Amino acid sequence: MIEMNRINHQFAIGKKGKERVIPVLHDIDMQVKQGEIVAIVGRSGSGKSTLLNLMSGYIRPTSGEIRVAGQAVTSLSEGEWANFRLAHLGFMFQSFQLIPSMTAFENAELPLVLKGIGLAQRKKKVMEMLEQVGVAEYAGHYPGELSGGQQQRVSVARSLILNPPIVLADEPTGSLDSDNESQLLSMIQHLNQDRGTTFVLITHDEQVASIAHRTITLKDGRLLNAYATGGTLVYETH
Ligand SMILES: Nc1ncnc2c1ncn2[C@@H]1O[C@H](COP(=O)(O)OP(=O)(O)OP(=O)(O)O)[C@@H](O)[C@H]1O
Repeated sequence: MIEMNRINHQFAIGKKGKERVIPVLHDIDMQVKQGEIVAIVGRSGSGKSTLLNLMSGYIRPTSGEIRVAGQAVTSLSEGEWANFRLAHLGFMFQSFQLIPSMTAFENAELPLVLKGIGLAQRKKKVMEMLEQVGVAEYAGHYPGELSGGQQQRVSVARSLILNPPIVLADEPTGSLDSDNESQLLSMIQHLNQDRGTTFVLITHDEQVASIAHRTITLKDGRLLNAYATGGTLVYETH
């Protein structure tokens, strides 16, 4: 479903002519299969968000190839990437990333608008989705009028409204209390079992990692793969 081949990534910082190169990812070879829940763990600064941003096309690798759902995405133009994202990817973030000037309904509706879906169908889909995540009664509320857990549910509704086959999540439970965290994790497990949705989750949280079929560890920008095998971890370095 997601394939990364010999990915290297470096950032250039500083003024033009005086740039300094920061190498962040080195020789990443990895695959995520359809229907897997994969957790990416590693210390702060090890390159987890960079890896996820590469999968989502928000940044391009310095070298190497990325395939998502069979498509060599590294060669897509910005416009093609945007369409590809709408068709294949959903996103969850720690900070929810809701638009403050839009109601819960409008935030959840956004991907449908971008996809050009008509008003009647949008209304039906959004209300079904808000119902499913338990915030239908807050459809007319702005993010500032919602609790953290409610905002997260609206954000999840927006992530899932186009029924994406792959969801990329960066610390999705980072701002949630333990009740809301458990509910989100069980929703992820249900989606995975019922619809076969593939999840890649960056996390520092053991409870989140515990729902993953496989955990990938990044250390200083390199993969240190840890496969769960009946409770024992077997490490495989690249
Ligand atoms: N846009 C950028 N420009 C320059 N350096 C960057 C940029 N984004 C990330 N970095 C650097 O790349 C390294 C990896 O960052 P990244 O955010 O991928 O780590 P992370 O493992 O997700 O960390 P955390 O757990 O703290 O979120 C860090 O040293 C960071 O400073």
